[in-house]
Amino acid sequence: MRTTIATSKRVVIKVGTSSLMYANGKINLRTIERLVRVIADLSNQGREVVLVSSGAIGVGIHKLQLDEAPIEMAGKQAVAAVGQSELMHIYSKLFGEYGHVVGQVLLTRDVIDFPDSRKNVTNTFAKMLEHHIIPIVNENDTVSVNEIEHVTRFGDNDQLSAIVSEIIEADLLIILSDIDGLYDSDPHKNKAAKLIAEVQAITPAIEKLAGGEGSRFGTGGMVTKIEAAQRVLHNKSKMVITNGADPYIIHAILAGKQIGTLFSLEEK
Ligand SMILES: Nc1ncnc2c1ncn2[C@@H]1O[C@H](COP(=O)(O)OP(=O)(O)O)[C@@H](O)[C@H]1O
Ligand SMILES: N[C@@H](CCC(=O)OP(=O)(O)O)C(=O)O
Repeated sequence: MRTTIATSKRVVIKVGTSSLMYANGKINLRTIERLVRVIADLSNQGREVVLVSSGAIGVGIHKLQLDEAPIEMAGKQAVAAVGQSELMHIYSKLFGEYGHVVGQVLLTRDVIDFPDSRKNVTNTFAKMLEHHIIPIVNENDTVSVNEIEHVTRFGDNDQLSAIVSEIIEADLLIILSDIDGLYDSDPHKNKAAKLIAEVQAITPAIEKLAGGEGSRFGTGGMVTKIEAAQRVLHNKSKMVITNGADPYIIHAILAGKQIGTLFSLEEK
């Protein structure tokens, strides 16, 4: 039983493209609907929830009936612009069915590099949460250009979700992936891989487990999730990586059940 997890008041939930889209490129409405229902209920319980959602490019590819993402950066950004508004339309409609209002927050790396930007973002989140508005966050793909990657780009939404957790001082970050958690090797390459229940420090050995990139739609694999965990642990907060196939798993996690991989400085 993970008792401290159950008391988490402020929770960031990150959902990856692989959870939002089927492998055939179509939108996974079943997962999105269940995710929205869970978050609406957590909010009704009195928790403060921020959703970091990828999927702009995936949904944009679907909307524009493309076979895959364009290779050139501007093409990707145009697809993301189409997909982002479509994604927000879906979220707004579904959250609206449960009487919840959402707001779109698109961020660039400025939020951590420039104190004024950080202050503005902090204030915006605070006000939204105060008014029970559910912030839905993604990277601002229009502004975050590849050529100046090192200046503006987060690189991935795993890292972005850890930064959002830092900014709002979240008690818990839940990363929903296409896999049950961190394994001792990539389960797609090694059938005997074993799930690691708890990690208390990001050692070189843990970094080594993460392997290369992930699924067709995902971008960072476990590497970016481990980087996110590093930031979360540095901030003395907690993070769980779990499978997003059925978002109802979030209720079980917040009930303190031992699910996925927990990153926490505390022993048990
Ligand atoms: N040690 C590991 N444990 C678990 N998954 C791993 C590991 N190493 C590599 N991976 C890969 O990372 C993938 C998850 O990352 P990714 O595809 O980017 O998903 P998401 O869209 O959720 O961000 C898994 O499907 C798996 O193939
Ligand atoms: N801003 C991009 C996010 C890309 C990204 O990090 O994707 P993922 O690895 O699925 O979380 C999009 O919305 O498509």
